[in-house]
Amino acid sequence: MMTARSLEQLSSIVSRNAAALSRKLEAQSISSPTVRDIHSPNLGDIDSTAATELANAARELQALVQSPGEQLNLLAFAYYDTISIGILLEFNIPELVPLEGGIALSELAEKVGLLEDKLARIVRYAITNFVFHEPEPNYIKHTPLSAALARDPRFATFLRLSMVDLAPIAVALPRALLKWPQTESITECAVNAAFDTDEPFFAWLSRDATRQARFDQGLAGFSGAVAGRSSNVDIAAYPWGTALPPNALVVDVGGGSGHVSKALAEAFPSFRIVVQDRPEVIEATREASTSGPGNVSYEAHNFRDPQPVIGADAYFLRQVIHNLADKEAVTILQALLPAMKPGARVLISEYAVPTPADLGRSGQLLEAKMVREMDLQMMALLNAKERTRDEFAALFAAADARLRFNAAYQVAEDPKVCIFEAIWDP
Ligand SMILES: C[S@@+](CC[C@H](N)C(=O)[O-])C[C@H]1O[C@@H](n2cnc3c(N)ncnc32)[C@H](O)[C@@H]1O
Repeated sequence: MMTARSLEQLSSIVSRNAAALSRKLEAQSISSPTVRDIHSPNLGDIDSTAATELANAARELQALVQSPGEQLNLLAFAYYDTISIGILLEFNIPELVPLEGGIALSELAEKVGLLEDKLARIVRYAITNFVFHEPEPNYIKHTPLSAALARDPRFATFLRLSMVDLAPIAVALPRALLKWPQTESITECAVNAAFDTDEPFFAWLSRDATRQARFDQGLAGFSGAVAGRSSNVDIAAYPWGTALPPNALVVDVGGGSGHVSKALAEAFPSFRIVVQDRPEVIEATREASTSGPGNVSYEAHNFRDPQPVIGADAYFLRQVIHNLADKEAVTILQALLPAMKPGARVLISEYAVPTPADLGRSGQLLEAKMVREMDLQMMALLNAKERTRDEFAALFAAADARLRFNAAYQVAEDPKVCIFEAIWDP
């Protein structure tokens, strides 16, 4: 369990790490940033350990000093944190505010076609979360958070998907649990309760081409530089160049728009990579990608059917297994086995759920929260889950005793992401 720290311990962690960050800023002649400064580097890039420890301690400090009533009231309305940003994105507001200078609320209201009073109230709510600021009455300017929404449209698409398309599903989770308390069925999820549909999430998603496109682009955006988990982490975490031969054949099963495969193909031009996904995703990807590395090809394949690419060096499943309940995950792994040659790898790239022992280490609370958010998302969309390292090992063992769990690979820059490697050892 996480150890609870006293007021004195927490404040000293905050001041110690703040001092360490200040010293590093000074050494690099960077002036100390504020939450309004859109041109300074992230403090996490200056010293990630100090920034992480400080953020975790500050969060615990807030929980310690605020009354339960104050905290629960903030939590009770936290959906407006989500919804306010969703509205900003729905109306392209971050892009309409110039990065340099700013804009009068009246001019912005005219551009977006909303009543100025409503727009001002929505923006002023977002300001309480450091998204925009109002340096003078009725005039708004960017902060680092609002600027990130404007600077990275793919990340903004991911957030828009999450905050507008998927939020109603999250809200229906209590209803779904009351209706189907004991289920693991893929058609008895919050998505089914929210939209009164009998279809599984991915079928429901593809009923609407715009929604499907937003999902595919959003996932690529989630893997971008400022977002949740960078594709670079997948490239850096696994020893692709030494574990696999120079001309390795890699299959990206459920690879979506192929954004990770493209990054892998660029890093290893002698690899051949096949991206597999549902026919509608592959078709949309082929239409959208006019250019891209020549060593990536695309193939429609249902991952429940036997794997058609025989004898690949690695079968890579990124953010695929977390979409599946245990029984289904085992079936999908088993569908790979007839195609595998001895020594071939199954590589599963997912968040690793921290164990209670991990949570005892300081600096884990915010990270655990992110993993747990994704875990509840999987429950709501697909009755699926995020897993611990031991749970992944158990999935490999349940698929086949000859699928030997070999190692788990992580990088310090994003320790919540893990590549779990199993080797086919018949
Ligand atoms: C969460 S996404 C992950 C995409 C990509 N690997 C990534 O990390 O961004 C899961 C992917 O599995 C695909 N998928 C779902 N059901 C599938 C099936 N039966 N056969 C093949 N792919 C499927 C979805 O279309 C989606 O692209």
